[in-house]
Amino acid sequence: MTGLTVRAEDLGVSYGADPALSGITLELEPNRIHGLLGRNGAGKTTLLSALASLRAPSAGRILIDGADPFEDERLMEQVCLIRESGDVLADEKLRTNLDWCELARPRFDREYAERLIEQFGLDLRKKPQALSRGQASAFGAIIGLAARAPVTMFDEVHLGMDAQARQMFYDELLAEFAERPRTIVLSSHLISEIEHLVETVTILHAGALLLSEESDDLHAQGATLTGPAEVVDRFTSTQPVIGTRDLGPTRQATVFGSLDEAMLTRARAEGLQVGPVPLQDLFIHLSNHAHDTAKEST
Ligand SMILES: Nc1ncnc2c1ncn2[C@@H]1O[C@H](COP(=O)(O)OP(=O)(O)OP(=O)(O)O)[C@@H](O)[C@H]1O
Repeated sequence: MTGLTVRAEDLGVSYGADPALSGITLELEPNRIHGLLGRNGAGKTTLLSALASLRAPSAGRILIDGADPFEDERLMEQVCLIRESGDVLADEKLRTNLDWCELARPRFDREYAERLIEQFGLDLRKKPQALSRGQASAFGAIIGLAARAPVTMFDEVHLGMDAQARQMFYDELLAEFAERPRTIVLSSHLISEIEHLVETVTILHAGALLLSEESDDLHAQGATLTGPAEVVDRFTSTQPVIGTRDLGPTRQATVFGSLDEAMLTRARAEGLQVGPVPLQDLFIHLSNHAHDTAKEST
């Protein structure tokens, strides 16, 4: 199985007269795990719904594997979007939901779904409406994994799941992806948890595309420096620091912008540890910057 390329060209989506997305042009390459980030209301769910053909564009177009899914029904079944609300039959038992998935989703692996249901401690005899919030999310995640759609998108699928359940989901996602690569999009506010999973990062801000880049390129846009607080402060006094964390007398500062090799060598010589930039710090910095820029221009 292989994933499909997902492309948006100058995409706009409106709710009535209110635009929720505009001018979105981006390409998500096949067989990769893509992260989709954005503040509340940035347009993530709207974008994913449009990519899954659940909401029609008001401008521009979407191409899945080079074709417009709104004109090619065959493509719709290649795309699976799992939303927080869960696209399940709420008043039918999980077992019946699996029957329905087998009919509706051409690559659905029931055996695999049942194994995951056991692993997550769910009861096949229960109905989704009788599950706790975290259990319902886990059931949605299981459907998304077992659907094995060439384009699989998870929108905040972790909501309500406890730490162990989230870890199980991440581990299973990686194992599945390694065995059956496909195009995966993960939208989440738990940035530090998905950081190591995603190969590209797309950030939406106020309905527009802020960036869509390789994770490695983003990480290269800065560094963390860790050591005694006074040494870190002295070293970073002339640098753009976008985040700090303290643990007792130890401070970690995240510096944005290019720290050249000579600076990094000097930092190490002063006893500082040099590490990669946390995606969360970059996200907060870039979103705040976009917010300030938009405010200045009004
Ligand atoms: N059904 C709807 N009717 C009208 N406006 C909507 C509807 N759904 C979303 N919107 C608006 O569209 C914009 C984008 O919402 P969307 O749900 O896509 O954001 P999001 O990035 O997924 O947010 P969150 O992280 O809070 O889930 C928001 O301004 C929101 O108010």
